[in-house]
Amino acid sequence: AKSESAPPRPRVTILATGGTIAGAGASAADSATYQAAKVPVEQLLAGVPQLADLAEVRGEQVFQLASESFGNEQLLALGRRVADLAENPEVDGIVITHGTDTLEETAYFLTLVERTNKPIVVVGSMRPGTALSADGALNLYNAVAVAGNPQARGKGVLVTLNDEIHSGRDVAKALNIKTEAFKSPWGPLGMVVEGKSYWFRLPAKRHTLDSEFDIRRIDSLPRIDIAYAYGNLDDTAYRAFAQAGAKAIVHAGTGNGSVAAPLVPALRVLREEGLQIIRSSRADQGGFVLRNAEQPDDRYDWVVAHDLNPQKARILAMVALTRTQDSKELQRIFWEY
Ligand SMILES: NC(=O)CC[C@H](N)C(=O)O
Repeated sequence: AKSESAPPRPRVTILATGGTIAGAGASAADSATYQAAKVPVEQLLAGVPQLADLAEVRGEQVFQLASESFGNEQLLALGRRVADLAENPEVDGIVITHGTDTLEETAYFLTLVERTNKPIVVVGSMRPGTALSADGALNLYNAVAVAGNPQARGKGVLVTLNDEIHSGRDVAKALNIKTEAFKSPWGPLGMVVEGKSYWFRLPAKRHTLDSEFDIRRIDSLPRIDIAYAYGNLDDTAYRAFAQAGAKAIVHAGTGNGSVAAPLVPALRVLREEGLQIIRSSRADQGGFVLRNAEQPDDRYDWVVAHDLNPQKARILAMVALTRTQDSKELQRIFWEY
């Protein structure tokens, strides 16, 4: 018998929500044609026995969904479950398996509302587990490695795919089909290779323990819609969203979040009626919208999303509007998170 016992393994809980990482195709050649959200969490974990070398893992099936079907109820339910686990002294880290389509929205939501410095890692895959060169098993292995690593504490919600560690705030699905689908405009935070993490950057924006938001204080999220800008645009979608009860509209604007001249009067009226107007950019991977550039935001009382893409701007605005209706406060929040 060994005289020394092995060091205790970190305890990592895996919350499974569906996606391609839980997908199954008819044949191994089906890398893009398959059904997402099929494989239960126990089977996912059993498929990667090497997880036991990294951590004491346990799995929980939270949903079984393709992530494009996530609604605000799912965000709130998942957020509350993560908070329960974060408060549990027997949990050292949390991994969330997730479809990749809206993974960036969930990761940003959690980074805003989870008041913990325990590692929270969101992970997905681009190919189902049944495919040749499936990427899910290694992505999951890397996610558990990061979630069990004390160095991952206090860095906000993280995302691991393709051997990279990204900030959940920055990362977005920039490509489909390809396994290098996730990009951060300001670069990844690090790499995870063979279960070892290598860090190069830290997030500069407020998150988790340093956030003023708390999932425990959020009962519901307001309706916020995104209107996509293009040539020949009119105000139909904006008015319809307002009619449907939107509290804010994120304008996914061209370039610097520019607004077509014929649309400006309609957006000014909507603002006067109480909706927040948030200018973002449809330029993915580097949209950067500044106040009073392109449009006089001070005069119109509009808000700019700065570097957040439209879908992340929607998440931040939903969370912010649970605390304030003041456009100046909303703008402050957009600078700080
Ligand atoms: N690669 C994926 O995970 C995409 C599958 C599915 N559309 C989802 O987001 O859940």
